[in-house]
Amino acid sequence: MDMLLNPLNRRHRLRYDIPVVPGAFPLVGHLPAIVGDLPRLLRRAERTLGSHFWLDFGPAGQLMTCVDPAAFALLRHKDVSSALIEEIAPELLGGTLVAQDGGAHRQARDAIKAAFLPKGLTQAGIGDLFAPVIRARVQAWRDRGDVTILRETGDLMLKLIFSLMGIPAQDLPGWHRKYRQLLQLIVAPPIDLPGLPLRRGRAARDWIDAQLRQFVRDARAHAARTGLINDMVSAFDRSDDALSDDVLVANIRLLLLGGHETTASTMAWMVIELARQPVLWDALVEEAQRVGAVPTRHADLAQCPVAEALFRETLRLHPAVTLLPRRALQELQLGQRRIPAGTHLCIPLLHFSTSALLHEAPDQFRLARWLQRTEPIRPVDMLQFGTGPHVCIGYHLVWLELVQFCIALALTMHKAGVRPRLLSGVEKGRRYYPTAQPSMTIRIGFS
Ligand code: HEM
Repeated sequence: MDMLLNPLNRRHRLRYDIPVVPGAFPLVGHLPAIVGDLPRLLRRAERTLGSHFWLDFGPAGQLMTCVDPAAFALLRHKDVSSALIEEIAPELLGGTLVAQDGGAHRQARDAIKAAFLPKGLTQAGIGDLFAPVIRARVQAWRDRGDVTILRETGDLMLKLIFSLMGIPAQDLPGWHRKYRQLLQLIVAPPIDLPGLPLRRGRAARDWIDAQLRQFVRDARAHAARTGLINDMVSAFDRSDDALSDDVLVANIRLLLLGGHETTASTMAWMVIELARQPVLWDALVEEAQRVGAVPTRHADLAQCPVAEALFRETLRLHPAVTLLPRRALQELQLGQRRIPAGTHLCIPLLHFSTSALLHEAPDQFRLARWLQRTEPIRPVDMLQFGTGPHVCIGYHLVWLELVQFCIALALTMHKAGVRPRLLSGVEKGRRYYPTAQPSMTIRIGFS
């Protein structure tokens, strides 16, 4: 099937001497092709126009996209700003650290990051908190015999992330509803009328923020609440220039958002790959039987190299965050070109993650790339999490929860004498933007 591009827009144009990809539609630009077929769009643009080209993101405007791996280094460049993220998604990401630069970013990040490092996660007992939740969920899958995988991993991740925040189990259904309404802000048209997504999404955000504000007050009053919020509140209160509760609340909301769909998508892809490649499943079962139980501490993860390789290779082939937007604050050299100050940039993580310049046989799923390597993991090996000052805060948490999940799945299913099997096609219905995910309809059987 051909890509969703506008057949009436075939003219080749230049903007600041850089080609504009033909085929944009009025209002939505290239978004239909970006959402449905990003890898092919990027490859075609590179083949026909070279390494630098403009893509039109509809309401977010045109972003100069560079598929030269040199663009990855922009994420560390002092003259490149993240503020464009707030302009693209003001309702959801406004006032959060992912859209800030320099001192403001550092201050907010420093107050949060310790809780997400292996030591912080171990001290807060996060692995022990997650293991029973994950085990119960995969046991339910075994009993049901087949599942719609992305819906299931989405639900499981929401449960994990809420338990991380210390949200009591009886409050989960209410949170669930509000969280789904909050997500409508991603696609809401800018019309603020009763009953429309913008109004509903804002109301949900206000409800969530009010609850989080109460959590913060409880944590200060040393109420009996577990989870990472306590650690973050005390780190915030210890920071030199005390940060306002509004900043803390916006960033806790960012953690809910950042840790949910990304990990749910990766978890679903893992199950899909295990179902369609029996040798992967066999290798995982062998490892799970050897370790015998779901690991709960970071120190135990070294015992699970197959599960770790599965996590890394799944993310390499199916990165959940495909593109990162930035703005050039000064004129920059990028590959062979000068980029004017003020240019809006798009850094295509997806393209690098599957690039032949960085990986041998990039389209093949190979655990051996990770199992046989002798050198430590470099920034480019985990580029799916970004790099530089904004590199993902959740990296160690994702690693822990995905290894826990793999081992729990293998132990549970193997004990019941069943294995995952793909019950539907994989290629149709994939999405690549704003985050990437497999089709909502893919079913996995356990038999
Ligand atoms: C497979 C799962 C995940 C992927 C692929 C992923 C990917 C990313 C990427 C690419 C960035 C960089 C954004 C940028 O440079 O603009 C990022 C930032 C971030 N991630 Fe993740 N993420 C994942 C899971 C998580 C989890 C579980 C959490 C927390 C619970 C989290 C919290 C954050 C936060 C707070 C930032 C902003 C950091 C900053 O701006 O300093 N992420 N993530």
